[in-house]
Amino acid sequence: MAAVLHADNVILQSTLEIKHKPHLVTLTHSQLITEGVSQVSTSHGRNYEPFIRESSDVLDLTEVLGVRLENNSSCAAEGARVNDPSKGYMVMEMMPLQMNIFTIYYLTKVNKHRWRYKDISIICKDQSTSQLWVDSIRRILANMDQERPKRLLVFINPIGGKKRANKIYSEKVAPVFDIAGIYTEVIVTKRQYHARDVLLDHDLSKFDGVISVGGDGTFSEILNGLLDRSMKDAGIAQTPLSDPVSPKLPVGIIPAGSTDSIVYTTEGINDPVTCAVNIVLGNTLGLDVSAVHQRGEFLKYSVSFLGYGYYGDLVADSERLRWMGPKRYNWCGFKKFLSKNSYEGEVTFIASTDPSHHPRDGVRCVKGCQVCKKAGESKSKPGEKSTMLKTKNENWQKIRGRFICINSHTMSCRCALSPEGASPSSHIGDGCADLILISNCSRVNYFRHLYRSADRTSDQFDFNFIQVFRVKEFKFEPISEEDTADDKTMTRNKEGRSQLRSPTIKNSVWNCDGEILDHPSLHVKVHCQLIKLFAGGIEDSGKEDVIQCPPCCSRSSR
Ligand SMILES: Nc1ncnc2c1ncn2[C@@H]1O[C@H](COP(=O)(O)OP(=O)(O)OP(=O)(O)O)[C@@H](O)[C@H]1O
Repeated sequence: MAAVLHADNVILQSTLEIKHKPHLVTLTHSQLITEGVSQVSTSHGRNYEPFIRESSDVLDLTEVLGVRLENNSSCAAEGARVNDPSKGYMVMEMMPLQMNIFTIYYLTKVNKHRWRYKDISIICKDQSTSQLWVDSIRRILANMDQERPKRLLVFINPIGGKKRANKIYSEKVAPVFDIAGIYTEVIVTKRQYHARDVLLDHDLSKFDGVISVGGDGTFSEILNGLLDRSMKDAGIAQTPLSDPVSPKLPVGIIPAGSTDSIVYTTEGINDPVTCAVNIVLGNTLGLDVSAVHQRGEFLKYSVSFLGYGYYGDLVADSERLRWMGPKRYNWCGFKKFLSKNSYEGEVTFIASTDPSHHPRDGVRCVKGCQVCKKAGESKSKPGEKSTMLKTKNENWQKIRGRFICINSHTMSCRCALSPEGASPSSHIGDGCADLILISNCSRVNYFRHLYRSADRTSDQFDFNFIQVFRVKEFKFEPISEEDTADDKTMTRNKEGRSQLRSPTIKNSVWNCDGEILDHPSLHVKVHCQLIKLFAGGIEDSGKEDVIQCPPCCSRSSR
């Protein structure tokens, strides 16, 4: 092994074999450099000195997933097969293994959003050399600026989406965690709220993150469990006046659901390997969370979407057709489009304090988003005055009407059917939600709006029956007394959560991240970057056209 004395940052340098050729391999704190060298015959026999350097490759260690010392048994066959030309036939003979191999797994991007990994095997002259290389690389990976998780608690929902979560985890994700040397405790859920119940009492101190293998509903359950746990640990009751406590552990998602909207929105693709890679690298994003209350009582946290009217009716209908799999959403969406119900109500809200951004400004939330960065920096620190005190003096705006739907997007909610998202300019960490009010209109007009949601180039909100607002907090009250008076009929299931309930002619239900909330009155408050999500963010898709904001938007006049 040759020690290089001239370069201070060189940790290790050896002449090793890669693809049957000698290479000078150098390890620094940030890179692995391999240079092809030629063998030279000297008076002392064959030697690698002086080097005649050939091509060189540089591997950034931030792109290394892991390194593994290969099992000696995998080399045994090569070590035992000896070709003896003098005998004219092959002799098999047990030889002491001279070679030792270690493999480096590194990342490669196959397209804009999708990560894959490749490997390179390196042969050392003895075991102690290969062990030294593996230990040195592992030590650097463990001390990277961006901390990588070492122990993960994994929940698998076996019934979500196409019921392939177990297979997806074992075939695509577990090998990635294995390469990275991550310890995992895997729990396959047996029922709804199983994951939440585990999170409320489990010893979480030994983990660096919690992973959800399932769809948006499973993630939402885990998120609620973690937030309930952090409130419990802090001894704080969940009321509209209390600020939730951020969980210590980041959460990751491996997509195995029907919609996988949160993954599409934070990764740009619903690819399990890409998600696993971002978990291993410890890439995180701050995610806004909406706290949902009904009449002063805390209900749950929402991270992506709340919808009343069309989307409430749709999810209520689709729950009964779960056997259809993901197709149930298309079928129920079509049915609800034909029935085109509309509901009367009053929406009050506090608009965002940042006048430079609004739901139709065309600014997309991509990797390194400046809007989210600014919001994260100005987020109130623990111990500062509750933001609720501030909002008391803030301006509540009111809109009454008959609506086909009222949607609140804490993130853009991308999915396969809507590649730019249901609210394309919504941000994942700006402390606001985009409130979309769609007034009663003709079926043709509503179809035009829905059709544009699937089109990347057009503005789905550019209609005179749609109003959009960026809000920090909002409330909804139905005008009909039909549901508001019947508090006694408001049932809870045995887990203390809302019970499935159908929409009525006068009032709809809320769709909260794909689950039904049973009462139309609602109070929603957005909490800026309350949780950390393992995700890489969406690569910038280039310059987007800025769409002019119409007069309906509160931000337009500023
Ligand atoms: N073992 C289980 N049996 C029944 N329900 C479960 C089980 N494990 C989790 N759940 C619940 O199943 C619900 C749906 O799961 P999930 O969201 O993963 O799938 P999906 O609805 O098909 O996908 P998406 O939400 O992306 O559309 C969640 O609310 C979750 O709490």
